[in-house]
Amino acid sequence: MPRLGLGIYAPGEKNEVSRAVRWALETGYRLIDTASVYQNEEEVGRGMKDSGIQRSEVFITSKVGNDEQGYDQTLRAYDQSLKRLQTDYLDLYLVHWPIRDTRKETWRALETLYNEKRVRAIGVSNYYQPHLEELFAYASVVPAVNQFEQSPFLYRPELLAYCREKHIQPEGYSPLVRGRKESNEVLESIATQYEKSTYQVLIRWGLQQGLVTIPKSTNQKRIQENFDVWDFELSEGDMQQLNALNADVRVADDPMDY
Ligand SMILES: NC(=O)C1=CN([C@@H]2O[C@H](COP(=O)(O)OP(=O)(O)OC[C@H]3O[C@@H](n4cnc5c(N)ncnc54)[C@H](OP(=O)(O)O)[C@@H]3O)[C@@H](O)[C@H]2O)C=CC1
Ligand SMILES: O=C1CO[C@H](CO)[C@@H](O)[C@@H]1O
Repeated sequence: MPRLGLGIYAPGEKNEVSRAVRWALETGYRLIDTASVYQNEEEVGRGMKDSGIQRSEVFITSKVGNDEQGYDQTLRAYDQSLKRLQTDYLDLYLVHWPIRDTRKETWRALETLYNEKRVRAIGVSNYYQPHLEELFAYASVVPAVNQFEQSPFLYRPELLAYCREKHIQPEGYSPLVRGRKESNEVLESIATQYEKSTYQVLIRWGLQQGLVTIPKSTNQKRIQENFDVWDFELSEGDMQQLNALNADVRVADDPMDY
């Protein structure tokens, strides 16, 4: 699985997403993160076609929406996502949120898709330890990935360690805190030191935490900037300074409310 991808939750104007996906693929991104609830799978599919890059070169993730959960509903939702994306398989299909009444049957449907080799990998999103422990009591397939919100401002070392122990790849969403922390002093001083932007430092922090990281942008320059993070490495001391910024700042819901 690529370590850095394009997140594409972008409730914007027409063609914004297809253009961004094409720019990202031209820049070198090979992972696109979408979801049925983002209502942009058709544009993602179109952006991929427009790029001319072969389907087999790209890692596509989508997610079962909360309203699509349940065994039969999930199987149907998967087919609908494939159709919108103009593809016959996904690289990764995730349970978007752990909805209490339906998460077990939803997981069973993902296992069916996986066992029938209709999807390359299955995983979860917004699962904290209690959700994962519950899942382990009934799952026959270990989730390949757990996607949850991660940034220095919402640092979850115990969950990262738990995922590693269970051989689940952690994937961090909203790595840029949606731009809400760009003028943090510590972040700015580290960025100046490496002659990088605060956004590039946040992406690098995620990569160095061992996360798959999926910053969102629909702007060509920023898509390129967010991918230009392979020529520097944050020191151990700088990583620790960033870890210390943790203040439970979230942009999405708290999974413990589910
Ligand atoms: N599983 C889940 O429940 C969730 C999954 N996600 C996934 O994670 C992805 C990323 O998270 P998201 O919440 O979108 O937010 P991000 O933390 O990635 O921030 C995106 C925002 O930052 C701006 N931005 C991006 N790059 C730069 C830059 N270099 N300089 C300045 N501003 C920049 C973007 O604007 P612009 O586009 O104009 O550049 C946008 O407003 C989502 O798109 C989605 O795929 C997100 C939330 C929940
Ligand atoms: O994927 C998502 C995009 O962001 C939303 C919040 O703004 C989340 O609720 C959702 O899970």
